Amino acid sequence: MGLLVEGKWVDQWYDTDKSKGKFVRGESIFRNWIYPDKEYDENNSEHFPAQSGRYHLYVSLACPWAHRAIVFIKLKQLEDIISISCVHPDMLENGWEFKKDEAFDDANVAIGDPLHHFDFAHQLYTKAQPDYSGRVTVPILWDKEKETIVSNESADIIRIFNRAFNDLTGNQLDFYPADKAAEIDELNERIYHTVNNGVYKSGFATTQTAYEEALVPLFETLDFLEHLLTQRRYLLGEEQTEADWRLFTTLIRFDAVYFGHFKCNLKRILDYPHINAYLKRLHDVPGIAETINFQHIKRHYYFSHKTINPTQIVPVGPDHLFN
Ligand SMILES: N[C@@H](CCC(=O)N[C@@H](CS)C(=O)NCC(=O)O)C(=O)O
Repeated sequence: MGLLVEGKWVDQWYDTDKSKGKFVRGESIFRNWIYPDKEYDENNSEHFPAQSGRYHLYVSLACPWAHRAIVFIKLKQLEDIISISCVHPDMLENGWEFKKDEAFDDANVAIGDPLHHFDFAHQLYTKAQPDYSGRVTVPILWDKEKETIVSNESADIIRIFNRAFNDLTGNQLDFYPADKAAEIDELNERIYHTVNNGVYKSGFATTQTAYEEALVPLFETLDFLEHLLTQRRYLLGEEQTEADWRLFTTLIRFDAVYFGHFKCNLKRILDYPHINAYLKRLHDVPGIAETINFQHIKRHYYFSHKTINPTQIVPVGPDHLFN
């Protein structure tokens, strides 16, 4: 685990000394946007045009943020438009690596960098910006033409996928409809801070207080969602929206990893009947089950975070996971 400092890789764990033991997530810095052809402005250098075959998505199959982008590739039928590859699940002294390893072959997404044959994801960041300083995170949406990173922010990438390529795919499904945008944003905000990032704040806390300050609101939100889902099939009502899929990728990892490894252990998702049924409903959407790789998920967290799990033993259970 490390980061780039002015283009040089430095091996270093998260620094929580200045924040009273709290994990503070950095902001993503590549925040450019892809527009459908008719809206593309070639004079604005931060814009990119929606074109088939032009973009590549680098993911980790372990990572919940990257998983959001993979889900949207499926939901929006972008497989033939955007190519995809993944990193090895182990994230150690070199950060994310493209190391080939048959033991971790996935049926759908190959490990590697087919574009540059780089060994490390940090080489993509320095190719895009030679003096880049900051963490090297996935997902990374790469432009093959300008040889740069369009975006490394999953929240933006899924909104790009939601509409930019509609004319090319014919898929008009809208997971962020204008009339529900305010409600989606409001739910996203709570769920991001207390659940999506809440599990990390709990797991990476280095003081008892910081841990408990993350754990309490996490379970308050899960209790709130359990109640909400007694009346609704999805978070906003009868239709799936972006808010469901942003939550899904955290929920699917919860009992396998966050409950144990991140000490989010007041309850399992299995103990919330309505959330669990909702999770199964999302899991059963065609194409979604094949985006989930519990081997990568469990190995990544338990093997990579040596400060939390020094033996690097990967637990065998639980035995109630969906696939
Ligand atoms: N805000 C980013 C966060 C992405 C992120 O933190 N990804 C993790 C993997 S789960 C990562 O690559 N971490 C590497 C690091 O922090 O050094 C997003 O949503 O895309």
